[in-house]
Amino acid sequence: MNMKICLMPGDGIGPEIVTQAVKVLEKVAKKFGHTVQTETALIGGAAIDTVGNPLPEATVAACKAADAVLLGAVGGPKWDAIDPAIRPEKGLLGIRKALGLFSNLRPAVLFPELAAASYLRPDIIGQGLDIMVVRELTGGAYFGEPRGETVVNGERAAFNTMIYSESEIERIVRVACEIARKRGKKLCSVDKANVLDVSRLWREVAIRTAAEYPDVALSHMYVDNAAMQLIRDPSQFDVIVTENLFGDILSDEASIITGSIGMLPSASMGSGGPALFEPIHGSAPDIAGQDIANPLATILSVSMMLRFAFGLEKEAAAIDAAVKTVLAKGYRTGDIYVGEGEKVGCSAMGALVLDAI
Ligand SMILES: NC(=O)c1ccc[n+]([C@@H]2O[C@H](COP(=O)([O-])OP(=O)(O)OC[C@H]3O[C@@H](n4cnc5c(N)ncnc54)[C@H](O)[C@@H]3O)[C@@H](O)[C@H]2O)c1
Ligand SMILES: CC(C)[C@H](C(=O)O)[C@@H](O)C(=O)O
Ligand SMILES: [Mg+2]
Repeated sequence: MNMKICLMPGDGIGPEIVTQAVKVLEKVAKKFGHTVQTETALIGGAAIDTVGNPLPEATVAACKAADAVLLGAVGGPKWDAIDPAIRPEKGLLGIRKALGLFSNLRPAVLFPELAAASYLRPDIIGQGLDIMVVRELTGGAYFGEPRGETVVNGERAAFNTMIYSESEIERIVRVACEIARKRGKKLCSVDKANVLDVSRLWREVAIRTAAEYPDVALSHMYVDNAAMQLIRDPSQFDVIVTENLFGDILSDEASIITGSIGMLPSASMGSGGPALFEPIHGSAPDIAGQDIANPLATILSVSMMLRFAFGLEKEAAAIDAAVKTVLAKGYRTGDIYVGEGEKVGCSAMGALVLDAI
């Protein structure tokens, strides 16, 4: 198979981690007799600096022409004071919208080898952790209109609109039900239906949609309780489905149970068309340019790409196994190093995974 991949390294640690992930992709492809064709496109701060726009038309075109997209991360303090209309993050939100990527899968899996790096007590993570967070990605407060600034009683006020239509809720709940069906058959829909109208509709549509999946046990949880339960007893969760902003927050929270946000990959998909794969973390400006970032979330995003965009299960499993091997040998980037094994940098970690394939 020939795989046409659009690479968007972006900002901060983005180029460092994408470089490692691409090497891994190329090695796996070669080993299994595939070819990879890559094209690199500008996004985020890097695009602002070059062409004055976080999402150039050429980038959208390159993504649409590819079979799949691999993104590093966008943003950083350099662009924090910029006109909000052209912030780096607008580039990421824009490409998600342009490709119709409403479904964001964020698996939070604790590698048993990393149990000591988890921030939870051993008795709590005893059974390990394997949660799939299904985050709605193109709706809610991120995109809702109206939004903006106004003046209320003589002072500045700002507002956003958290809005979901029935069809938007239904399609993401359907994705989550299909995933739950292939896993532990438990789906927890997270909302704030005790306060928000949008959450009450979310819950109603979730119940109606999940009724078509009698083999999937649907439960509901308020988001504040969910944030607490994730830490108190994460093993109660199988698949979580939630709206855009809640999913953003809960997935960062879930990541730390696995040791580090540097471990969590993600897949963003729509209905056909190229999907986008990226770590859930950001551009980590505090460690950028030092070759110390953890590239594993991006490498595992390549594994998700092979599995979900190309149906290449063996190839994806080869990456997962290589990561496991490297962790079992005790190699750790700084974020998952807890005093045992050998601390390595970003490119060294990439090379170790490469060797294990
Ligand atoms: N998908 C994305 O592109 C994305 C996601 C989140 C944040 N951002 C942007 O990134 C910038 C920084 O945001 P932030 O600091 O809130 O979040 P962040 O995820 O970039 O960093 C949070 C903390 O986690 C650490 N970290 C993150 N990834 C790591 C890795 N691979 N290895 C080791 N440590 C890692 C960082 O060093 C930092 O201490 C902002 O501009 C933000 O908007 C982008
Ligand atoms: C950078 C930002 C727009 C983005 C989001 O909020 O979706 C990030 O936090 C993420 O999790 O991918
Ligand atoms: Mg986030």
